[in-house]
Amino acid sequence: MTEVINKSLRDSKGARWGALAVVSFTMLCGYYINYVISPLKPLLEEYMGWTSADFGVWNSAYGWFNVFFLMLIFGGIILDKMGVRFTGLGAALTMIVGTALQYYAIEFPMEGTILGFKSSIAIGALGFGIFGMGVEIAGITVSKIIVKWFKGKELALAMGLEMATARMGTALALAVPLPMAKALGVNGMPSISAPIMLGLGLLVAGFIAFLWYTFMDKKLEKSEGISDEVSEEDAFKVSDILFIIKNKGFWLIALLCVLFYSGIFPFLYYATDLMINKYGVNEDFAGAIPSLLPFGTIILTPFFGNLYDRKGKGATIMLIGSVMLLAVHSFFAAPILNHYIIAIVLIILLGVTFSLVPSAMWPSVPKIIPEKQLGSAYALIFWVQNWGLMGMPLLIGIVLEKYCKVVDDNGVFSHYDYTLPMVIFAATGLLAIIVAAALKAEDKKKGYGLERPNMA
Ligand SMILES: NCCCC[C@H](NC(=O)[C@@H](N)CCCCN)C(=O)O
Repeated sequence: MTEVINKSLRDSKGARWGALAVVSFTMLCGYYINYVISPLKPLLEEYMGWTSADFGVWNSAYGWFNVFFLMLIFGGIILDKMGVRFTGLGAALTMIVGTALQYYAIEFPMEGTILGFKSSIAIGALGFGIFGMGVEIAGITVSKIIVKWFKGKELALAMGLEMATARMGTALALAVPLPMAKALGVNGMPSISAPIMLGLGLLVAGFIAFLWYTFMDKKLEKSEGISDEVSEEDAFKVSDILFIIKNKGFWLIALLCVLFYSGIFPFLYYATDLMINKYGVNEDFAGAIPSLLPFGTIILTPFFGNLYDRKGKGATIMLIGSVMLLAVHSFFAAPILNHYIIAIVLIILLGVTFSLVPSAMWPSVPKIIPEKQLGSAYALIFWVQNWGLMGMPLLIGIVLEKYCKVVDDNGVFSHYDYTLPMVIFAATGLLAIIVAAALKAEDKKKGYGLERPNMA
């Protein structure tokens, strides 16, 4: 291998933080589309005749291609084989195609059914599934990019900042669509597709940003004397997958990931509806409360990441976050304490939880898996996680539809009782605690260094 004589571009603070900013923006655009229909649930039910189960199907479609067609695993293999530039551009384009389909399904509702689903739901869900494939592959690509620029430096802080930026997209998606759809409506009919059109525009901007990143990436490799993005020695081998799946630490991280994230992301799909149905918040403001969650994480994820970089204690941070997940969802489940102030406090605490675990989990993966297998490792973790991201919204949608409808004295639907769905979310917290404790013990046994700082 060529000896690196010149200073690597990684050593320039401006270059590495600049690269981070560009790829983080692409993720922000993706995360906006991820949640854009969540606050629109009441409008979709009122004006387009959706049921909670339709909403659940649409949101669960996020994981269809990733899980059943193993697209995430292929994505990881492509990433390790073809490199970050090719994979990232492909992923950004896939997000655009999927979102265009979602827009079409909402803007031009269709009659009839496809495979037993209402046609619009089937087409839109297909679009969301294609989008989900793109945003997940973009996620593993960006993780690998961050390791490429920040290994041995401020890795956890950089990952924290990337997640914080992406969460701004989530916050926008929770706060903007409902008022926007109402403001742009005509003759009392809200424009439900307008917030999706906004997302489509954002995704095109995200694609351009990633294109810009590819030039930065080339410059980085040139500065390190690398002419080929993927060297012979680094290219993907099937044995890499076997190496990863034989590692107990890997499985504990993957399990913690699916449990923890199943208690957060799918919850966000229903959070606006929870605010309306349990806390009696006005429809126009209901999205603003859950949007506080990503806002909190914008500051706290980099804060905890920086703490991990400098002081360590990664496994402990994940355990504390899991305990908080159980506590917060248990309070949401309690059929008392229905004042909206309680909801605000709980959402803020959930924001702390949602900063603790991710800030320590993702930078811990390179401590367990070598860099050349990182693309595949992140892809496998995302794959396991996608079972939860797919299954949980569907489960909650079905549970709401079947067991949680409350009717008034005349037998007319009055509201949803969210107790049972929130008990299900609390259960993810309980299981996450068990896995986080096992990970801490495994770290002690194997010496992965999860409790040690990332920076020398
Ligand atoms: N460098 C960290 C990357 C992971 C960030 C993590 N994203 C995921 O877990 C995705 N697989 C799922 C994202 C679903 C919502 N878009 C995160 O905490 O966002």
